[in-house]
Amino acid sequence: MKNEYALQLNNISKSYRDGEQQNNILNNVSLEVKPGQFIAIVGPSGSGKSTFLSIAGALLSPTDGSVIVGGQKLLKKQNKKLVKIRREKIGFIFQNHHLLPFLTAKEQLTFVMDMNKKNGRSKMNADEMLDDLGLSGCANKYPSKMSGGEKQRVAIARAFMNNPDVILTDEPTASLDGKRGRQVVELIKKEVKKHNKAAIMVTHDERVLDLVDVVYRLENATLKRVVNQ
Ligand SMILES: Nc1ncnc2c1ncn2[C@@H]1O[C@H](COP(=O)(O)OP(=O)(O)OP(=O)(O)O)[C@@H](O)[C@H]1O
Repeated sequence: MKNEYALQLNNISKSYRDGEQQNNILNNVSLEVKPGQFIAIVGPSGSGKSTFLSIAGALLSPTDGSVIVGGQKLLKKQNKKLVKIRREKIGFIFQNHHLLPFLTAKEQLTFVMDMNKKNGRSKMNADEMLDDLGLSGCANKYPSKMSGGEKQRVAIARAFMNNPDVILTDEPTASLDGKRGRQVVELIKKEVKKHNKAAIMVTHDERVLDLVDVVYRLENATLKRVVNQ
């Protein structure tokens, strides 16, 4: 039977050692995200949101628990495999766009595709992606000539280029004003729905929570669904 979830985090615990002390940042946290579902995680500073997202994105291993991305279980200490899964199955959108300064908007997208050329997965079309995000006029521009909102939109396009199973985004609105921040989340939502991707957004920005399907709050090392957002 095909897995109905694009992303499953099962009973995840994470602790960091601080001298003699063991700090439990996540305690038995589980989350399942279906294709086309857009989820937000909120919570106080230092509650473990970025840690949780890093575990979901195969950037960090949990102390306990399992992660399944696009039907594939992430196994500890298989670094090469984790890099491959990260590249093929996960699209990241960071707080600061992380664009390469010496590539144009279009090249940022085709570069990602070229790196993954041989993996046999279908790819998005760079021109269509730029058009969809209102960036046709930026195709040949370098990041230094783009506005903050435009750069963030290129970062969104780039995250979808490889046709990943999961989109992960950490504070995508942090460097933008309210209006541009909202536009960016609206665009993430539009692409998530159009391409049927599972997406998790970590945010402090309460003003964009009406755009997601479900809001979770991470506090005291546990994750709880927020009702009546
Ligand atoms: N590599 C590490 N070693 C030790 N402690 C760490 C490490 N990374 C994070 N922490 C601690 O884990 C806790 C959770 O950090 P995390 O960055 O996940 O929180 P957050 O909810 O994303 O915070 P913020 O909203 O401020 O970005 C913090 O107390 C942090 O100091």
